[in-house]
Amino acid sequence: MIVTTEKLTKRYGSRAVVDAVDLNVREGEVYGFLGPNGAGKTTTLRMLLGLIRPSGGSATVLGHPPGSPKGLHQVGSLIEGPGFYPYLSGRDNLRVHARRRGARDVEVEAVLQQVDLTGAAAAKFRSYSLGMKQRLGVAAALLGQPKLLILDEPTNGLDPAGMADMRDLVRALAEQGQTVLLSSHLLGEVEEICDRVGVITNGRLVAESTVAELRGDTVLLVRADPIEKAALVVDDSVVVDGALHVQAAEEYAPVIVRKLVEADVEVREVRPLRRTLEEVFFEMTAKNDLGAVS
Ligand SMILES: Nc1ncnc2c1ncn2[C@@H]1O[C@H](COP(=O)(O)OP(=O)(O)OP(=O)(O)O)[C@@H](O)[C@H]1O
Repeated sequence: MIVTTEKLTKRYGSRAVVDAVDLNVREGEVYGFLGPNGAGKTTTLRMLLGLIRPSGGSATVLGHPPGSPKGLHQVGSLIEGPGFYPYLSGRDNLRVHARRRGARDVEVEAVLQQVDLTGAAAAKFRSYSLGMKQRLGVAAALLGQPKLLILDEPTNGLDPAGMADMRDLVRALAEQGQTVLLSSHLLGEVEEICDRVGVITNGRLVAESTVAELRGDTVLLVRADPIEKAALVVDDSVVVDGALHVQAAEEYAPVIVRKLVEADVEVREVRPLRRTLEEVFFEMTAKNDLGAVS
């Protein structure tokens, strides 16, 4: 595990803005930390970086407590503005960061290439588009070859083209074996690039799983007659709203259909119970809000 937290909590006054969060980021994955604005994402990431102190619980980052020098130099982060000089070029800004991190100038050229800014490296930072500024921020985070990249809302405020560039960049980094923990409130934006996601709402982690699991790709919906008999014939199934929900991946659909037909059950429909992440997220957020009211 690259990051683990156990009951990680941050209270401001009597309010827990991060409430007993257990999350796990595995080596080499892109982990999407998802939740609406104000859910507690930034606060959690700041705790992982040692920028603020937890009120309770614990965390380890690369096997070390957050903020310990041993762990910190293996972590690159983009969280709130990275602090670039407007009148320096992208390249010179990175050189300033490289000196601070003890990285060499050749590395500056390497990270510029990684984020596809070599062509614009000589231009002043203030002339960059927001997308380019964000990518320069990622480049700065990549200096020193960190094992873990923590990116807080890297697509925030970007236009569709900028978002697509950022997605491509994260995907490319992942292909090179980089572990990435990124936060977002735009689920549709990150579902394609994340291996696993953690969903936080009102400070609580309400789910942690693969995107496929969260969407229900591993559940088949079967409409059949008589449904009670179908439920007896098919293992790992429950009847929900007059249809059968079966814990099985799409590949098992033919097997299930054969079983049902052999048992004289009429099959009307078999399909994966796939929901968009937006739907899943909406349900979870609604449930959590109800929980908070009662
Ligand atoms: N220093 C602070 N004092 C009091 N409350 C705070 C402080 N910092 C954050 N909060 C509150 O904690 C909650 C969670 O904030 P946080 O920034 O972690 O959310 P977030 O999920 O990152 O959302 P966003 O995307 O809007 O930044 C918010 O309601 C915020 O107002």
